Amino acid sequence: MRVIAITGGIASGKSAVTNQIRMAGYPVVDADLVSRQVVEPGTHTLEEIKETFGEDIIKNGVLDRKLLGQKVFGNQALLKQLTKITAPEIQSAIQDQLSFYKIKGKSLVFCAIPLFFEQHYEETGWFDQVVVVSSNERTQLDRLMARDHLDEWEAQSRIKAQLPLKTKMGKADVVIENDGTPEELEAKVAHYLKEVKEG
Ligand SMILES: CC(C)(COP(=O)(O)OP(=O)(O)OC[C@H]1O[C@@H](n2cnc3c(N)ncnc32)[C@H](O)[C@@H]1O)[C@@H](O)C(=O)NCCC(=O)NCCS
Ligand SMILES: Nc1ncnc2c1ncn2[C@@H]1O[C@H](COP(=O)(O)OP(=O)(O)OP(=O)(O)O)[C@@H](O)[C@H]1O
Repeated sequence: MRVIAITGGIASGKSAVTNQIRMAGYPVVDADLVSRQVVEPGTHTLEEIKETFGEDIIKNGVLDRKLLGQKVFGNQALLKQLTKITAPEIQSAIQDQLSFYKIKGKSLVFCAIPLFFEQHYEETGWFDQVVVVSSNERTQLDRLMARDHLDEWEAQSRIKAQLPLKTKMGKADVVIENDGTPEELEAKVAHYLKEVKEG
């Protein structure tokens, strides 16, 4: 089974790319989705977050993601504490999903992991290729502010919580630039998928 990682900066367009890949019929493991599942009510991860960040972080038994985001983005030490709790759970759930697809006999699986390089997934040996979805800094900032209703400072603090996109691009096997229209992105992804299918 070939496994291809899709990563990039926050709001660089990974979801746009993985939605199209899913529509083309390929399985996609999604680390952002997994990161929500590992903190569902009743999990020990949620308990650990409560112990670390206080009772207020849970509203009606559910993690207040907006509040936690406001606390950790812009505060390196708190972000590190959160990641220490969540990252091992996320990694192990991703491994389980990849094993599931392998048992099912899938020949090609994609895996969207925003923090691929930050969490050193390249060292796992699970991936045959790493694709980085990129956009220029201004576009990334504008799209992030618009999508998540953030002011410029909040958006910058989220961007700065990750490795610079340029560094990620330097480590990629394939870069898909997403500075143009959605239609242009769609055409690039279709072209990329054709190559992957043939190769
Ligand atoms: C802080 C939280 C609660 C904010 O939730 P929210 O719903 O607002 O954002 P969401 O989870 O959709 O993430 C949006 C984007 O933020 C970026 N991001 C998320 N976590 C982190 C992190 N620890 N460090 C840097 N960037 C991050 C990613 O690019 C991600 O795609 C949430 O992001 C979280 O629990 N993060 C820790 C888990 C994690 O490491 N997730 C990344 C999976 S690789
Ligand atoms: N080519 C494009 N033209 C215009 N808007 C776009 C384009 N690509 C993505 N967007 C928009 O930019 C925002 C960010 O895109 P998307 O959600 O795909 O990024 P992401 O990399 O998955 O983000 P995250 O890291 O937060 O999960 C979304 O609102 C999306 O609709």
